[in-house]
Amino acid sequence: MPLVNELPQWQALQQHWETLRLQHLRALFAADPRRAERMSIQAAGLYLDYSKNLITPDTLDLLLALAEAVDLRGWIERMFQGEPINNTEGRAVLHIALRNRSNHPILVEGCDVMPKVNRVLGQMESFVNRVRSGDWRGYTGERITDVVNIGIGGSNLGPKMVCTALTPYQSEALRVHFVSNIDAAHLVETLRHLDPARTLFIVASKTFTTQETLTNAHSARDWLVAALGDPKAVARHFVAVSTNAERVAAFGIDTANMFVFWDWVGGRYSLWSAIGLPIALSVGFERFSELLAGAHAMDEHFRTAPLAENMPVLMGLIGIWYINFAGARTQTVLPYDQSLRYLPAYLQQGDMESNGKGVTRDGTPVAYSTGPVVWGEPGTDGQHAFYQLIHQGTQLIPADFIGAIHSHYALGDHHPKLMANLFAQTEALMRGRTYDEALAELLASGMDEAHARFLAPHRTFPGNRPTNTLLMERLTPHTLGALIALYEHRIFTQGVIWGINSFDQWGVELGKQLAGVILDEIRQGKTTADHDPSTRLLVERFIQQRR
Ligand SMILES: O=P(O)(O)OC[C@H]1O[C@](O)(CO)[C@@H](O)[C@@H]1O
Repeated sequence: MPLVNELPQWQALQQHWETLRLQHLRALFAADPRRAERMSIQAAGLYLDYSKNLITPDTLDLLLALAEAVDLRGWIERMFQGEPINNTEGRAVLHIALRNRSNHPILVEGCDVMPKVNRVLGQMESFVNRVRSGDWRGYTGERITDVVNIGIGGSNLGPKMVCTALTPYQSEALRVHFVSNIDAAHLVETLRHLDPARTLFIVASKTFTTQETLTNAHSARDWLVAALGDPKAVARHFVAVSTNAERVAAFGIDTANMFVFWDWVGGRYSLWSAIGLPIALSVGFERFSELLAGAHAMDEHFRTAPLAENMPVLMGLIGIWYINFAGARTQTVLPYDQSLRYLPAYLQQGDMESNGKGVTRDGTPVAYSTGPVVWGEPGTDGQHAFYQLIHQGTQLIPADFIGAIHSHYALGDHHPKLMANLFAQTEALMRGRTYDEALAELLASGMDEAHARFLAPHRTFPGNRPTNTLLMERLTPHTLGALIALYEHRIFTQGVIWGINSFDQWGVELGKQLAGVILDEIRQGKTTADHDPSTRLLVERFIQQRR
């Protein structure tokens, strides 16, 4: 297989950039008064305006030709058909099956996965109803009031992000907490305010081997048993979510209290599985089903819409344009919604663990950039922190702005002000302000000419800074599901273009292995392994200073 940058479609895009880089978005808008209408699309309750991107219809044609050349359509089909497209682990990639609300059969090695998906959903529903109704009680007969999810990476970020995003739908009678970091501070600070008799722990780990999660789970169990005075209490206060029944049993959790998922669900794509249990506990199973339905609607759009009218495909290709042709190194995500404050962190894992790869599916080193650094903060906080660099800095930073027409919080005119800021930022980033405009403004304010000429360059904005704007009617479980699925499929689209496997994560292994070696050394009180001098000195310093 040739590398994608050897294809003529890639080279055509390189040439196209050489002409487009000289254009300004102001001119593109002036040349086509209908540009905003033409370059916007609706799907699954989301509206995307992608007209403020440094693209023309020719750019899109060339990007779509590249997508055809790498058989994007075929790869989408292979994913939906349950083929083992995670080729380094020999696994299908079927988070789409977890939210397949139309319930059509999806086969993995000839076997329909839908019956087992539905069985676990049924198990989740009845457990959720029991806990929320007070039928499931703690060991001493108390009602459960607090749920602590112990998990990390995909077993934390997705449920935490969604629970926070759906705060307006949360039950007040059941608070959900998340503990991920192995730093004792995380667990201790969380448990400090909780009553063991009323606390339910969910130990969430796909592999059930993750050091952080198991360490936190053991400490949580000790806390519970010490408080309630009987190891039998564990059965009423601990449930597990995992693919690994043996290890769950070895930990001491009755497998009757276990919710399974499968190796064809990637950790960072798992919030739709039983990993979503804290979500369902927090907002109820019906709302959790609406989240799945929203994602399913986006899946159907992704699978069936022509590439040129396909929201995840367009967002993915426009991202490729910036990363591979315009030299962008990062992608920022800016939700104008406080409840979406964990979305950037969630997408960091989603995107960077998926597409932070340096070799193609067959192991050939790539000769082009792959996944960008993903980052962001909710608006308007970000405006008062890092937007300066986006507006006037020397880097090209494509930005996604996300907002809702209606807020859940009808407080004065907060929401119109919030959204006015969103729209204004995208306008400012696109238009900028020329030197002449800056100068004229300063002179009009009465400033003397010398000072105005001194200040004008500082008050000039180059503009031409690209943005997507994503709007939804309201942030509901349905629109949130669609939004997350949109980003999942955008990541997949980009991975296909780069020819990489977006569904493994070997890059996290080496550090884990070395940590195991160093932990043994710390326990023994001396270094024995063949470390580099810096690491050896650091570890020895740590050992000595703790004596
Ligand atoms: O759910 P697990 O198996 O505990 O893994 C947690 C996380 O660790 C990783 O493997 C990375 O270290 C992620 O891919 C995963 O989401």
